[in-house]
Amino acid sequence: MSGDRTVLDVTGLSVGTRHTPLLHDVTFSIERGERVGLIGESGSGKSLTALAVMGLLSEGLTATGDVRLSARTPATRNLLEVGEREMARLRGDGMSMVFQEPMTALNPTMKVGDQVAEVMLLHRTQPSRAAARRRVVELLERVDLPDAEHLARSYPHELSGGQRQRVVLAIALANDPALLICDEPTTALDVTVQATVLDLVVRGVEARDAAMLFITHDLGVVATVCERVLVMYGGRIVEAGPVAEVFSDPRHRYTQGLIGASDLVGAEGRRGRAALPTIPGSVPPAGRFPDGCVFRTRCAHATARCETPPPWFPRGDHPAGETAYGHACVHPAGEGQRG
Ligand SMILES: Nc1ncnc2c1ncn2[C@@H]1O[C@H](COP(=O)(O)OP(=O)(O)OP(=O)(O)O)[C@@H](O)[C@H]1O
Repeated sequence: MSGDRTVLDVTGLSVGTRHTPLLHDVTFSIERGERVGLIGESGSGKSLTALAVMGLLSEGLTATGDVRLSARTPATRNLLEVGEREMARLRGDGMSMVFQEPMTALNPTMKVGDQVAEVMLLHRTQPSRAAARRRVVELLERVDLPDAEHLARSYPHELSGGQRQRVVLAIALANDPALLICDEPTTALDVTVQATVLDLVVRGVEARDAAMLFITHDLGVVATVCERVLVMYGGRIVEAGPVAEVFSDPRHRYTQGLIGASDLVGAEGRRGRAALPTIPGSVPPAGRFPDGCVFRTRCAHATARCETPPPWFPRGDHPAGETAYGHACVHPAGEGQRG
């Protein structure tokens, strides 16, 4: 593994059918507590990368290379060579995944509480069925589901899309995975609940100091949620780096096009080739933020925390309307910028 804090180490991952190569020499790693975005146009290979890591590639696809997960398995083992039984143990325990469409991840004939309990009993992270049931309610409450005890006895079709995705998230986080992979987890949701679910995802991984790989088409979401971004094109990672750097100064022509075509708005209010996105409010140039600021959520939508001590951001909750992304914070009035 490349470092002590490394959770996922992918080296030279290639995937293809017998006749067609689809992923080429994909290499990246993610550390504990780190949130990495994976962006690229449709068909660029984002989902295949995630599925290869999870050992969920469909039949007919083969993977070569080296994939190591430091957590709960000897880091010396290449997951591409591990048998299905061990991969099944690792899934939901060492690593888990949240897909775009919650209904496909849930069993329609089983009460949601039983589905959350099952993943814990399967992985023996709770000693008994009664203990698992108690933990279910706690987990559902943590993803802000109202009346969790009652809701645990509901079937998936009785819940809204946003509620279902929260249940899926509760399942994904039930065994405190070291790695959470999210593949467009909010795309199928109503815009009004997207930000809330996004915030729950971030809080869930933060609370566990887990590593996260976040696949999305939405560059604004990457800027909000991730510190680092990988850009895929034609089955290759063509650019990688800190979000603020890649978005403000994209090197690869494909990244430049992607950002140019996005809704990101730069420091000077220009569309595309953004310094940093605005959601809403003005954005100071990259780098004009206090060192060590770990403000990561939009407080317009959710309670946000900035662990940077004063001078200008008070510890604790920010007033509604302030916007932040990545390591950047800005007040809508443009106040608080520090050179
Ligand atoms: N089972 C498969 N057999 C053959 N080709 C496949 C298979 N699964 C994916 N592909 C191809 O691999 C390429 C990458 O697909 P992938 O699903 O990873 O793209 P993506 O970047 O996740 O796209 P999207 O954003 O639309 O989900 C595409 O050209 C796709 O058609």
